[in-house]
Amino acid sequence: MMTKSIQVPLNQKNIILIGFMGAGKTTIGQLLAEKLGREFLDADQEIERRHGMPVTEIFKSMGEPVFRQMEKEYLVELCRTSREKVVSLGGGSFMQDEIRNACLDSGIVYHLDLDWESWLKRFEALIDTRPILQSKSLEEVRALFDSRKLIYADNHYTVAVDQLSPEEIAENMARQIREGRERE
Ligand SMILES: Nc1ncnc2c1ncn2[C@@H]1O[C@H](COP(=O)(O)OP(=O)(O)OP(=O)(O)O)[C@@H](O)[C@H]1O
Ligand SMILES: O=C(O)C1=C[C@@H](O)[C@@H](O)[C@H](O)C1
Ligand SMILES: [Mg+2]
Repeated sequence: MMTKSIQVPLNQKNIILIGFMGAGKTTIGQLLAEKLGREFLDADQEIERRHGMPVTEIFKSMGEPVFRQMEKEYLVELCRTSREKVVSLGGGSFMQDEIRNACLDSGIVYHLDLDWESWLKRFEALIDTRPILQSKSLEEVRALFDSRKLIYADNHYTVAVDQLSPEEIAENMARQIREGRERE
């Protein structure tokens, strides 16, 4: 099915953060929204609020396909109706064509990119709250990391997040966005 292109003026576009689990989308998105004076929305947190349970519980009691459907409904509608927000996606959101197309079409998409070695240092902090990691061997997680990187490559800007703190990354992004606005 052909989806209609969403025409949004550049300065009203949502800033959308994508990237692998633990890249820092939620942490950096929150900081960036504060710096830009924009409202912050996090896909996982909004789904948890709407459905009254943590993502891990949704996976356990209803299964991943139900979660993916919730994710799609929430994000496609958000792209259609919301403006001037900072939006952090879940790590798997961008794998769905409809979500990816809606985000690229209506928003400015930033890929928070980190290498495998840096990501491994965060693994322990993630495992309890990321059901996708719980059922996989490290080799399988690595394969997922590599395959998803190819999909995240479809973005407007890539930001390396290996070497800097969330505060520094958010500050750099905010500066770039403000400078871009001045040139418009
Ligand atoms: N630049 C950074 N340097 C060091 N630690 C970081 C950095 N960014 C995030 N973290 C830490 O990594 C963990 C995961 O961060 P966060 O929850 O923001 O990731 P996420 O991309 O939103 O993940 P998910 O896709 O699962 O929602 C947190 O403990 C956070 O404090
Ligand atoms: O990478 C993923 O597939 C996921 C990442 C998290 O943000 C959550 O959306 C959920 O745990 C699935
Ligand atoms: Mg997150």
